Amino acid sequence: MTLVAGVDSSTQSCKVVVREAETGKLVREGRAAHPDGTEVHPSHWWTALQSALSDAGGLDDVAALSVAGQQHGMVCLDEDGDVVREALLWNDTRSAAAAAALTDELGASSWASRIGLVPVASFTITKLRWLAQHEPANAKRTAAVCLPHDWLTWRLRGTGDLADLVTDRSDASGTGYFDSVAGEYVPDLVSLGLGRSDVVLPRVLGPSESVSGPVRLGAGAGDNAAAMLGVGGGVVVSLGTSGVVTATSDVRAADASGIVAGFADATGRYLPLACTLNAARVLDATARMLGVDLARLSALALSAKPGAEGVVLVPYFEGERTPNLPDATGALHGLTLTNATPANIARAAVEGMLCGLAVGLDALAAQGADVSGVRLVGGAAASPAVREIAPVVFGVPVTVPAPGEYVADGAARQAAWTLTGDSAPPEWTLAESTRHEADAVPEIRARYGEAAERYLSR
Ligand SMILES: Nc1ncnc2c1ncn2[C@@H]1O[C@H](COP(=O)(O)OP(=O)(O)O)[C@@H](O)[C@H]1O
Ligand SMILES: O=C(CO)[C@@H](O)[C@H](O)COP(=O)(O)O
Repeated sequence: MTLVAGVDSSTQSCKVVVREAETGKLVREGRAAHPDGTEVHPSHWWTALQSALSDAGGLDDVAALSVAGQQHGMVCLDEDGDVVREALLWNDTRSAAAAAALTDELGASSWASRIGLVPVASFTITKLRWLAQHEPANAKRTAAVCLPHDWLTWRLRGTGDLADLVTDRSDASGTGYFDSVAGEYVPDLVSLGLGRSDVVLPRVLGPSESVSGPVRLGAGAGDNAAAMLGVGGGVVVSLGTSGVVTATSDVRAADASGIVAGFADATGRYLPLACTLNAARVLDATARMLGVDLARLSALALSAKPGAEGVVLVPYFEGERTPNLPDATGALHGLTLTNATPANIARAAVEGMLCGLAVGLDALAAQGADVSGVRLVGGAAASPAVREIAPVVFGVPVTVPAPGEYVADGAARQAAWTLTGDSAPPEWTLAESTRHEADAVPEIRARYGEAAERYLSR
C-alpha cells in the first residue's frame, strides 16, 4: 500500500492528512495551531507543520507529499535564504493604498485583461509596493519573494538554495505578477510592485510535476485550488477565515470590477474566485459577543425566524475585500426594542456572512458558472445553522461533504498524481455528502443589500 500526504497550511492552523495513493482512503491525520495576526513570521508555520506531521505519524512510510496553503502572503528572503521580515498575510489590509495606486496606474480593465486580477490589498504585488515605500531597507535586502506554500516546500527540500524555490500555477496566479495564460511571470509587474525585477521567483512546476526532498514533493497549490481538487469540482463555497466562492473554468476570468479574480486551478484550467475577508470569524466574534459557544450560537440562530425580524449584520469586521472596503467595520442595523434578542443577532450573523458570499455567487454566475447548487466546505460548514440557512440565502440546494480537511485532501491527491504520471489526478471516492434544500427568502438579501449599500455610497 502506497501512502501520500497532503498539507493545508491555512490562516488559523496546519492540517495534515495521510491517505492511500490508489483509493484516497484516510489513514492518519494531524493538526497544529498557527498564531493569530495578519503579520506572521514563517517560522511559526514551520513549527506547526513539524508538529502536525508528527501528530499524523510522520513521513517514514509516505511516498509523496504536497503542501497547499493560504494564498498571497508575502514571504521575502535575503540572499542567504533568511526571512527578511514577518510575512504579510492575505488579510492584512495595510497595502490598500498601494492597491488603489497600482490599479490607477494601469487601469482596472488593463489589469483584468493582462493577468485576470484587479489589485486589492490581499494580492502579493500590493504588499511588495507597500514594502518598497515603507521599508526600503527590507525591500533592498530582498533577494527572493515566495508564498507561504512555496516557502514550506522549500524548507522541506532543505537545500537552503534560493534556486530550489518552486511553486505551482494556482498560487502564482494570485501574486499579481504572473500571467497564467502565458504561464510566465511578468517582470514589469514585479518592478511595478517592488521597484525592481531582479529577485528570484519560485520556478512554476506543472500540475503533476515533483521535486526531491525527504519524500517526493509535489508542486503544492493555493488552498482554494487544492480544495477544488479535494471535493472534485462544482461550485464551492468555503467558510474558513476567508469566505470563498469558486468554480472551474476553461477560460481565465477578466472581471474589471475586481469581484471575480481570474486565478488558475491546480490541473491546468482556471479558478474564477470571489473572496471575502469575513467568514467563520464573524461567527466566532458573535458567539463571544453573546457569551455562548458555537453550538449554542447555531441553536440560537435556528430558533429565530428567517430575516431575524429585521436585524441585519453587515460583517465587515476585518474591513472587506469584496466589496473593496479595506477600512470598513462591521455593523448591526434595524434594531428595535422588540427584535433585539440573542436569537435574532445570532441569525443575523449567519445571514450576513452568507449574504456576503451570495454576492460572489452572483458574480460567478455572471462569468458563466452554473450556480444551480453549491458545495459547502471550511470550518464554519460544521455549523448546523450555516447548513440550514445557506440554501435560504443562496436560493439553491447546498451539499455538505462529510466533515474533513478538503484542502489537505486536494494536496494529498496531487501528491498521488505525482506518482502516476497520468494526464489527470487519480479518481478518489468522495465521502458521503448531506444535502440541504429550503425555500429562498429573497427579502434577506434585499435588506442586507440596503444595509451594505450605505458603506458603498459613502
Ligand atoms: N461548528 C462550528 N460552527 C461555526 N464555526 C466553526 C465550527 N467549527 C469550526 N468553526 C470555525 O472554523 C474556523 C476554522 O476553519 P478553517 O476552514 O480551518 O479556517 P482556515 O482554513 O482559514 O484556517 C474557525 O474560525 C472556527 O471557529
Ligand atoms: O485570499 C484568499 C483567496 O484569494 C484566501 O482564501 C486565503 O487563501 C486564505 O484562506 P483560508 O485560510 O481562509 O482558508
